[in-house]
Amino acid sequence: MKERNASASSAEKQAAGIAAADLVEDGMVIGLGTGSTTAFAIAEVGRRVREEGLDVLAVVTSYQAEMLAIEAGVPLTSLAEHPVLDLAIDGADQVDANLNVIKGGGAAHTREKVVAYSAKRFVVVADDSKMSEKLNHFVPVEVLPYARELVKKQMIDLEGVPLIRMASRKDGPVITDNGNVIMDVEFGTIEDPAELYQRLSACVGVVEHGLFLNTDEVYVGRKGGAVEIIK
Ligand SMILES: O=C(CO)[C@H](O)[C@H](O)COP(=O)(O)O
Repeated sequence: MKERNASASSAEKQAAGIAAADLVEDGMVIGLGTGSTTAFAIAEVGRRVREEGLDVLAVVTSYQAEMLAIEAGVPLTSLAEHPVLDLAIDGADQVDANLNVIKGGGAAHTREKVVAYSAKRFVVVADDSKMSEKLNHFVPVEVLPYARELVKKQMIDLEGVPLIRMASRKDGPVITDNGNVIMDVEFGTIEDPAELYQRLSACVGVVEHGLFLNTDEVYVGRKGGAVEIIK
């Protein structure tokens, strides 16, 4: 199973995050994702609010995003008040050649998916280590704890290899912002992301999985600081 990529250059992530933050316009209501790449976008939106008087409201996808947005001075709102977002910016664990995306490395993909699918435009920010011809990263699956054995069986029936994600600075499993556990499921190379998407969505006890098929653009931070926009 692939580990979370901690070695990717933060300069590439920063370049992608800052470029995507430039898409935010006065009067927009935006979604702010989770992770180290999106953190740069949140910081840049905050800088624009403070220094340029940018008029924006944001919906966050996690406690992490909330803390960063408050620290950066980005005014917050909720999906209950603003159910349609102009733009959502979020990171990715892997992106394939057709812009299918796997998310959930930060265990936040359930709220991230709600926000992404509430947005008119969903922009992914990533360093170039995330780009792959085909998806072959494990798929994070948020699971109702009560249903974990049933979900494990359904994952094996789908020819996946499920592993409950364990916490590193707490004994026991990672508990999500929604009070659930995460199963990281290895499927090898995913030849048909749309089919797997439907099959995972149909599993009883699955709260949400990390396949996202609605990405409009990817801002890729390349070595040397250039940002490539892939549509
Ligand atoms: O899906 C996510 C959190 O659930 C993140 O966006 C994804 O893991 C990418 O993180 P990073 O930008 O730190 O590499």
